[in-house]
Amino acid sequence: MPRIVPVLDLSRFEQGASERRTFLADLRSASRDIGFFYLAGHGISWAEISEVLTASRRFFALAEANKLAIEMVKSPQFRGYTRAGGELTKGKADWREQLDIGVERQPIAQGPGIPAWTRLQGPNQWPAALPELKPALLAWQAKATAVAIRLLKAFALSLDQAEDAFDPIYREQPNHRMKIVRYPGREATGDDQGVGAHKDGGFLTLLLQDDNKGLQVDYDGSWVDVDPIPGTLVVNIGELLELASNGYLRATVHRVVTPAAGIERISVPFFFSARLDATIPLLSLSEDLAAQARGPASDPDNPLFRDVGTNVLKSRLRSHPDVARRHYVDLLEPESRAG
Ligand SMILES: O=C(O)CCC(=O)C(=O)O
Ligand SMILES: [Fe+2]
Repeated sequence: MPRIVPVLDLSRFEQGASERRTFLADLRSASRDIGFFYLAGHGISWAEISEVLTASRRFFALAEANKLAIEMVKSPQFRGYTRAGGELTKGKADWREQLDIGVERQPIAQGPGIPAWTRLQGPNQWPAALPELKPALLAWQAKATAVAIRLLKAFALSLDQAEDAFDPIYREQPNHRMKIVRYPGREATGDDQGVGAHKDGGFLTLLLQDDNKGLQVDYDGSWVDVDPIPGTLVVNIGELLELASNGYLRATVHRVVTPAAGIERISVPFFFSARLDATIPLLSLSEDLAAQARGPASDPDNPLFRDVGTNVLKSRLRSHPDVARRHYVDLLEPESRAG
């Protein structure tokens, strides 16, 4: 049986006109069909991949007190450590522990008339007990950013847009976010939800997984395994790119199933997003492409705003109610304030 989630080789994008043309056609059909693919030829070495996985494993092996010292609830920017069961997807606990890292910037001074999403900008929390984690993750951020920008150029071309069509929404101040994640084995968890079914909110997600399976993508109503292929990254489309392409490109629903007893799975998702002050443009597609665009999927429970900052803040408040109650009580409906 053919593999449903295809492997694309990014180096073909830089290998002359005819390779580039076929690469772009493959990219367009993969992203439109299933919205997920494996990326090879990205230029990130084995050594760089194993450095970030090793640093992540060391972090999770720290004593609990060292991890709780940088718990996310201490950060108005939603940065830091979340223990297993502490994050919600559609109101239900995810069985994974994780460290969230964003772009390192100064907080924005607050005052009347300043939009609430400006509170998302600020520093990360790093573990004092593992000083090598910060350089390893910041190096990964830089590499993943470069790959994401190459890919976004390819996406723009594949939609018959100028190569730099997406530049204005990330230039100088891209707002990516990343996590290191550990999914404990079945014996240690409440149930099978490693992370519940969801779409990613940004433009593109570049996911590094270790060699343990668990990731699945929804394809026409059935779950398809996205088992690890060593050396590749898994790429999926986020809601902002779906929105910009008026639904031509597809942000696919995916989830992670808890590993079997005795197995722990490590993953490193990198969410390439837009500047928080950006408004998502609606690309003007050729007549051909426009005729095939479905319009962005709209979920009445989860309306999407073209305003990036508003979108990001909305999704962070939902996923981390403890942070919301500690730092954003002024924005919450009265019934969500207690608890
Ligand atoms: O850990 C994974 O494989 C996927 C994680 C994921 O989908 C997410 O964090 O958005
Ligand atoms: Fe995801």
